Amino acid sequence: MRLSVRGFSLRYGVRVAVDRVDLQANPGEVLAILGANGSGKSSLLRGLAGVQRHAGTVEWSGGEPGRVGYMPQDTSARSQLTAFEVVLLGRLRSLAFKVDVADLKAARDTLEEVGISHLAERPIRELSGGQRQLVFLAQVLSAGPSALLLDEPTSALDITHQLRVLALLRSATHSRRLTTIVVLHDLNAAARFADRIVMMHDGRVAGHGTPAEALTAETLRRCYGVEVAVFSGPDGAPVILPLRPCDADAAP
Ligand SMILES: Nc1ncnc2c1ncn2[C@@H]1O[C@H](COP(=O)(O)OP(=O)(O)OP(=O)(O)O)[C@@H](O)[C@H]1O
Repeated sequence: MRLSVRGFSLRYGVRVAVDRVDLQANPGEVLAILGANGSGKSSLLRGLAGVQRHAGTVEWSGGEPGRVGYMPQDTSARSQLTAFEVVLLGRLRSLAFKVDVADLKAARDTLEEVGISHLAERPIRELSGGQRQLVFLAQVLSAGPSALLLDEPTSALDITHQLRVLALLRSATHSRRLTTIVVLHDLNAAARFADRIVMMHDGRVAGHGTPAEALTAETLRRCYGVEVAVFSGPDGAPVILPLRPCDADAAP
């Protein structure tokens, strides 16, 4: 599904969190949303997912709107459900849900794909933060979405799981022609795994383009207030080395 967003604004009372954002996301493409804390990334994603009221137009074309999978930032869970049951819930399409063999298989396959089959029978409330994050990612994927809206899906993961999950998202996006929008804080991960980047600053789009176009020292200084060095990595993607906050008194 192609996503076209025009004049998107979102406010909490008088506080403007997202201010007249335009963006496009295409099937087969990972779009990373980056920006400093409070720049409006989660608010934008919540609006796109339809869980927060907003102004402006959000158009999904070329697919069923019901096929948009949303994973919020907060994956805390107090339920007694097992990881398998949580993933199976991703298959729920109506209140008259009947579990059939295809649903069970899809849930099992997704647990395997995400590398957490060994957690299947564990109650979700007893899992670690990173394990829970993987379970909720599997829940979203098990639904067979055409589009993914993922809010910091790797924030609690160790480096191995970060690499695995981002590689999985990238390959699934390309091979299944998903439209994937992912909020990330890790600039280097975004540089390697995203096809395009939108940089948010104070609720607005402050830069966009390929990783090399969007992740310039100038844009990062403006958006994060930090001096960085930008190198070219082994696979050609930019590598960002944060040096010091712009307001630091003296360089170390
Ligand atoms: N429920 C809320 N009520 C009032 N203001 C809110 C609410 N949620 C977010 N905000 C404000 O909206 C702005 C954008 O917040 P948002 O959570 O979208 O930022 P973010 O870029 O996702 O930040 P982070 O990187 O810290 O997750 C911030 O100024 C924040 O304080």
